[in-house]
Amino acid sequence: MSDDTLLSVHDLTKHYPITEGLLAREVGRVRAVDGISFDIRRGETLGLVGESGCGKSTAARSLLRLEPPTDGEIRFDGEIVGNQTDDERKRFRRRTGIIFQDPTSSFDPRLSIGESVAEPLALHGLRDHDRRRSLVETMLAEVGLSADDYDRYPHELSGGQKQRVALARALVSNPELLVADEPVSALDVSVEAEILALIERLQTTFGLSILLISHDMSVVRDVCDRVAVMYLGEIVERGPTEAVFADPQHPYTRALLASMTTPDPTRRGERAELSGTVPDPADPPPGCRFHTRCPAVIQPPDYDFDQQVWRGILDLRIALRNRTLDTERLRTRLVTEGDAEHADEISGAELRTAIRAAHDIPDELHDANAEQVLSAALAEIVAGELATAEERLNESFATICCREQPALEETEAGHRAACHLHDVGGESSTAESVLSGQQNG
Ligand SMILES: Nc1ncnc2c1ncn2[C@@H]1O[C@H](COP(=O)(O)OP(=O)(O)OP(=O)(O)O)[C@@H](O)[C@H]1O
Repeated sequence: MSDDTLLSVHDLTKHYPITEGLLAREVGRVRAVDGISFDIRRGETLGLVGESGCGKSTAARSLLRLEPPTDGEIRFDGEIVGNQTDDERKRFRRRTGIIFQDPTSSFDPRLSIGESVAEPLALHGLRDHDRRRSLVETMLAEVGLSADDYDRYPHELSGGQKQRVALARALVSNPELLVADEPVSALDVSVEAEILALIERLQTTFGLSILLISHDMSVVRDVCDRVAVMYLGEIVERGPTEAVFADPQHPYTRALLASMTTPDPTRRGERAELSGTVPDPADPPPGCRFHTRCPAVIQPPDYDFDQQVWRGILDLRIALRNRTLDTERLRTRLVTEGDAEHADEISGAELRTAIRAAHDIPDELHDANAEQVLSAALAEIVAGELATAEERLNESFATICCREQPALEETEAGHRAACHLHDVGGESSTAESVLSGQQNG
């Protein structure tokens, strides 16, 4: 931690217990945030980016102690946040501010704009009404509103104006850290740029450090000095924004970047880099959490697959593991599509072909040894021996991605990523060729 570090987050963890029965017995845990670490320096903006459900908002609430973390250490200006006295806690609150995605729900509709913005001042003990009013009016001017707006009510304002008021309220007590949780995602595109520019201006005026949370890589690129990419409760890549955008080292970051290549929102993701959704954080996949969706997942060493075919085989393996391979449904579908009248008339060969097709696996693999393993597993699946098939695929087609959790480590590019591609026999050329294959594919 260097001298200019304002906030230091180490191994922050937030699990929500899943309970059952009258005695609220714990039967599981939602691992919303699972051991993340980062620093924010004075005057810098760190972007926390990832798809919906990756744990970004939970991380923000936990580090501000709006809810208690399960584990980890937070230091603000060198002091541990957590075991503070009431006064210290109050001081920490005054030195930090937060704005949320939906400015409408953050206001009490019965309070005027000015009263809302003045609330933190009253809370922090400023009793002089005139002084409060004068500070609020100055703050309203700072965010591009006017003193006359003091007596207006939230329903009279547009979404963009409300976000300006939210900023005024977050900054009125002169904090050093602002957490902006999806500050523009509920706003029209035309207003988005205005609010982002305002945040940047306020950062300079007030010398703020900012944690900007967004699912949108283009927002992060425009505003942040450094970026931390979050996936399923973990940080998978972290570094200066320019470096991460120029040379992303994690397949997830590459996929997020690929989905923003077109400015037309209706065509985003057309390159289908990122299929599926974020898995359930109550039951995260073993090994690398991204392996269930990763386009660059590492192949087993003794076989030679086309990368997309390997992805399909792994999907089949995962479907067996998750018990989601529904052969009965496939049989029924074949009946509706074909000549057979009953599901039991569907031959094993037809079903095997259908399973391959459902996972984009060709009718025959070009690697004869791999084909032998797959054929045997498919025969077992058709015979209803799913556990045996799963074991066969696991043993023959083993990959480190399903087995071991990668650490967030320095890469050749000079910033950190948590991906086994960077430690395959220490050969960074392997990582480079596979990752660039993903980018070009
Ligand atoms: N109070 C809670 N109890 C149980 N699970 C929760 C709670 N709050 C959040 N979660 C779960 O934790 C995971 C992370 O949620 P979180 O809102 O932090 O993600 P996010 O990346 O900010 O996504 P979004 O942008 O959609 O809010 C989700 O699966 C969510 O359902």
